[in-house]
Amino acid sequence: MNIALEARGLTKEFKGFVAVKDVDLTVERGSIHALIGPNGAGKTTCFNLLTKFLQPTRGTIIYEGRDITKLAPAEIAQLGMVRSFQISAVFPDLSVLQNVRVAVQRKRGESFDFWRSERKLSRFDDEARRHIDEVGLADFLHHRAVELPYGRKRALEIAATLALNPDMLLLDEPMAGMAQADVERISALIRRVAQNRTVLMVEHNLSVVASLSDRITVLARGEILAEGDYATVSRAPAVIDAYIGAGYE
Ligand SMILES: Nc1ncnc2c1ncn2[C@@H]1O[C@H](COP(=O)(O)OP(=O)(O)OP(=O)(O)O)[C@@H](O)[C@H]1O
Repeated sequence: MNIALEARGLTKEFKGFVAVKDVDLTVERGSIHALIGPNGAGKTTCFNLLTKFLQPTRGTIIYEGRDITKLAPAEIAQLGMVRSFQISAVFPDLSVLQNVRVAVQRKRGESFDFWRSERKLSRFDDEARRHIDEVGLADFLHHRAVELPYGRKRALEIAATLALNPDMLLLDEPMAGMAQADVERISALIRRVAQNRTVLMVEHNLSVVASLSDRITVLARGEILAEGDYATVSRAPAVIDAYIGAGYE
């Protein structure tokens, strides 16, 4: 198998409470992989471990053959593994174009100087516009981020993330708080950006998970309950029990 990301024995304890326990996870390169589970299952903790926002108590994380267990989020971003939605700063008063341009500039290792003249910054425009086109925001180029409807704002965050040239995108609940029309638009967008990238997402919306994911890992009480495609995991008795036990219908 063509592996992008692998965790072995991943464990996180908070003062004796084991939030993630011995998780072995393999994410295939080029796939869309979802991490699901009832409330409190350990998804966010697991995601924070994989993206290096938390340090594991035990276990190893390998990205593209390289041990990243001890690296910082900025270091793994340099390696091509980028987390969206939480670190991707979108500046409310900057336009769509300006926001993505800042991200392009940042990737090229230049400092964040807002006071640079527009003329100097315009050399980043072509690349910024490509990312903006990719997420379907070409008609919103000069809108300020704060004026964008919620779903478009998320698309802007993805554009800013794409500017960092990720081979792997980690999405934390991309559909949270979205209206149905936005859910469809962002689903299509994730499918599009995943054509030549690997995607790992934590997502509560099971119909989105069903339609987008190649592979799903179900967590409950910090442990892996089941893994496979949606048809397989949704039929697994342990998964049904865990969701029903947690009050899901
Ligand atoms: N910093 C922390 N200190 C102590 N316990 C924590 C901490 N972070 C998470 N936990 C506990 O670990 C368990 C897993 O939490 P986590 O947020 O990872 O679950 P989740 O699957 O993302 O849940 P949800 O779907 O509700 O967001 C929970 O019981 C939570 O209370």
